[in-house]
Amino acid sequence: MASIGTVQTAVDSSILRHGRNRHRPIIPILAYRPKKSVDAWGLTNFHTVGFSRNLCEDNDGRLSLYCGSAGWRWRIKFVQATGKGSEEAESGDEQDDALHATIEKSKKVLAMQRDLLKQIAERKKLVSSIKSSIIDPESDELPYEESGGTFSSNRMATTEGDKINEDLDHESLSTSSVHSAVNDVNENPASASSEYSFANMTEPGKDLPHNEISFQSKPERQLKATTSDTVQSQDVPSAPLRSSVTPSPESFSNKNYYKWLNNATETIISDSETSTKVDSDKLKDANVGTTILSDAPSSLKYEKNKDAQESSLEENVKVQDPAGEDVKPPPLAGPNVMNIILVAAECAPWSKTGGLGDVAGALPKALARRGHRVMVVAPRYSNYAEPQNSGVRKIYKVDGQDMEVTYFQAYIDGVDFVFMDSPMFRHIENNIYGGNRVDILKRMVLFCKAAVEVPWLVPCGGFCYGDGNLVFIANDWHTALLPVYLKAYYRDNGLMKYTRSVLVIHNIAHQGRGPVDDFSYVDLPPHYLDLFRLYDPVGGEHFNIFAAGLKAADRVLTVSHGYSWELKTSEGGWGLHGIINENDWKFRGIVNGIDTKDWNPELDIFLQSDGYVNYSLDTLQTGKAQCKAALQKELGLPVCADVPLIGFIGRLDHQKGVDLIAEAVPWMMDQDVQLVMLGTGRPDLEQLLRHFEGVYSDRVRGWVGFSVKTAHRITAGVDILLMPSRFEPCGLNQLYAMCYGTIPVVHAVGGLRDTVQPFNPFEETGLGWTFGRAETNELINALGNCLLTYRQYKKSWEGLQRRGMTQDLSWDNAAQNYEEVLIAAKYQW
Ligand SMILES: Nc1ncnc2c1ncn2[C@@H]1O[C@H](COP(=O)(O)OP(=O)(O)O[C@H]2O[C@H](CO)[C@@H](O)[C@H](O)[C@H]2O)[C@@H](O)[C@H]1O
Repeated sequence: MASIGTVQTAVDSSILRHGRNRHRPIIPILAYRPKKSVDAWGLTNFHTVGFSRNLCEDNDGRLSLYCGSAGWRWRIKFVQATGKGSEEAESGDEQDDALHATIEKSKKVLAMQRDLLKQIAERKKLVSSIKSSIIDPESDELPYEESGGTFSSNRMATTEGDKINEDLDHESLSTSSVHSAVNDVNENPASASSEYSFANMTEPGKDLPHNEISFQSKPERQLKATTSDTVQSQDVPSAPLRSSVTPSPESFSNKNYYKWLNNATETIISDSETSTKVDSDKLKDANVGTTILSDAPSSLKYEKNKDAQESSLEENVKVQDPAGEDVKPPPLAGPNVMNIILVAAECAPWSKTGGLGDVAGALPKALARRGHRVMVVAPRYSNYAEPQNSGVRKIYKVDGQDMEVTYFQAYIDGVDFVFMDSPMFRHIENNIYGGNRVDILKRMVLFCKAAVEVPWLVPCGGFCYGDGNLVFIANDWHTALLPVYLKAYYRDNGLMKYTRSVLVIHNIAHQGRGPVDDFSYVDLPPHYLDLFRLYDPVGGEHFNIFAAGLKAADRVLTVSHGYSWELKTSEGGWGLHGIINENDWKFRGIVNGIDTKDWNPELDIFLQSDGYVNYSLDTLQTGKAQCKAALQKELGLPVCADVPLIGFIGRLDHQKGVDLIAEAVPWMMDQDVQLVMLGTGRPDLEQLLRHFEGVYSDRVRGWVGFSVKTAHRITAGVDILLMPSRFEPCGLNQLYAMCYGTIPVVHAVGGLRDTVQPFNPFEETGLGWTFGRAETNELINALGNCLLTYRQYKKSWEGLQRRGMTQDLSWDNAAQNYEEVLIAAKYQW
């Protein structure tokens, strides 16, 4: 006879195997389980459906438990077993008195629930009929509270001090969905009371619990010999981390690109077709159960979680969500549900210097919405409000020194955010890529070494991810060591055999270059040197982290189709085009999406004060005009509705083509326009911004600094956004602009070419203006046409705005494409 424990284990491991462990519907099942003949019931079916938590009898008379919460839906179905074992059980004396009693009881409960469901259905009908007769556009609740942040003066500050990412202080984060169950134990009082404030910096060691617990996970114990080799530090000559090869993307001709695009589309389609052909043996193998760490603290957490979740489950059984039936089931189920860990050096809103932070903050949520179990791992540069100390600590060797890592975590919008705390990451929140080459390299070594072990060490929702169906998504050179460590430390040793890694190229210009001697810092077996060693005519023979990551990763992605094409050219590959071409079979471009909650004129929290207003397609004309006036006022510019207001937001460097705008400024000033530029970066370009503001004080504003709030307000308030980037892997600002009815004028390169279809005045199609070469006269020409349309063809202008605003630019499309790649990687041997 099976024991209660056996049944629990069966249920639990099924849940775990699919990576869904947050809701363990164990107690309610047992409540309906017959006391005596447990064998008469067997778990035969287990898959996701779109229902709320509920226990009921199916049409076929079988007993099912429906359970779940936002994004996670389960049905656990019990049928009477018909096998040999059950026959034996049925023939015994104890045969089923209790079983019948239980079934009777269950039937009564089910009948009650059926009644309840009927009532709910009727009420729903009533509600929807009322709704259809009364449409109140203002009734939508906003998910955020007003930030309350305001500028201290009408003029924009331009001092160095503005470089502090001050707006993050004001950002109100959605904390309602933060799950705190895992923090019941080992919680650090210091971190629990921490504010989301840079003033409240943690001193080294302050967050560490007094009782040192150092977990030794299974793989770690087995690998000790591999990973603990001490490497001597060596003096190395300094070399630039960036390649100095400058591409001339003018040669990325549209004709060649579109020809390539046609072929590539065909390849992608056939690729995804083959990836869905699943070898069932491999599938079985890959589905090995997720390992649960049995270390005391994790199990303790599990017990506590279990209680919490069981009681909430009971509550939920009592209070059914009538809307539950309408919730779409997650599109995936079974073997294709992945455990996904995205690893990035920055993650918005906690840390952000550019687009990578935006992607790391938003893509995981979209993947989670598709039904995957998703984690983000990022460094903890400062005291963040939501993530709490998990109590898990571990020491890693970096350049022969012991470096301790502590993990903080939060569960937000369906994603486990895990932040790695270490003295190496502290006090650099305003300059996260700062320090000399070796400092940065050592930080990334620690980050990647530790990140590979997170699935074994950090229990999220009570359980570690383990390595079943696991795929890492590494981003840019900072985390390109991760695929290499996964291979060298684990897969070469027969461990984490089914774990895959995908490396995403957001910007090939930064590669983690150095002298070949840098190899000593990465702590790898000598034969791995070849992965890193690269020769190019500019840098000569050197050590290149991106090169090694590209070779070691199971799949390589980049952030647009256009950029994926450019990366294969000698102009666009920045010395890595050879490797990318050799690995073309595993390489693909997927255009970024945007976070449609954060970047949405209807919901934008930065448009709720200081004269700004939220607006939609319906209120575009009035709402956007109001935002423009508020921006002009805030900047101290004349408030004129008819004067075109032009904007630029971005890093001030060669890539973004700020110098082209600078060259065009005298021409612009003759056109009766206003210009606002927000950016930080190269000191000479920062100085240029200040200079223009000084010279054209009634028409130009140059904000030197990083301000998320100002970026949102500029996006809403300006009429035109300039992006004359020399190269642009994807570009997010033009996407944000289009959502806000702001018209982009862009150099047709990389992702800009993919996302901004040029305006065609004859057919009234297109989304903005593009120009073919990164040259000032081309920019002027495109901007001239744009201004003409703004002034003389109001209808066409409105058409452009409307087309931009009605696009689906959400991450959901991109997430689906990522999923294809992750699944293809999973079945790749
Ligand atoms: N001074 C400032 N103050 C406030 N916010 C500022 C700011 N400067 C920039 N930002 C914000 O940073 C982000 C920049 O996004 P981009 O896509 O242009 O970035 P970036 O070149 O960093 O990223 C790289 O990665 C991304 C993501 O894949 C690619 O889209 C891109 O082409 C590639 O170069 C935007 O959200 C923008 O608003």
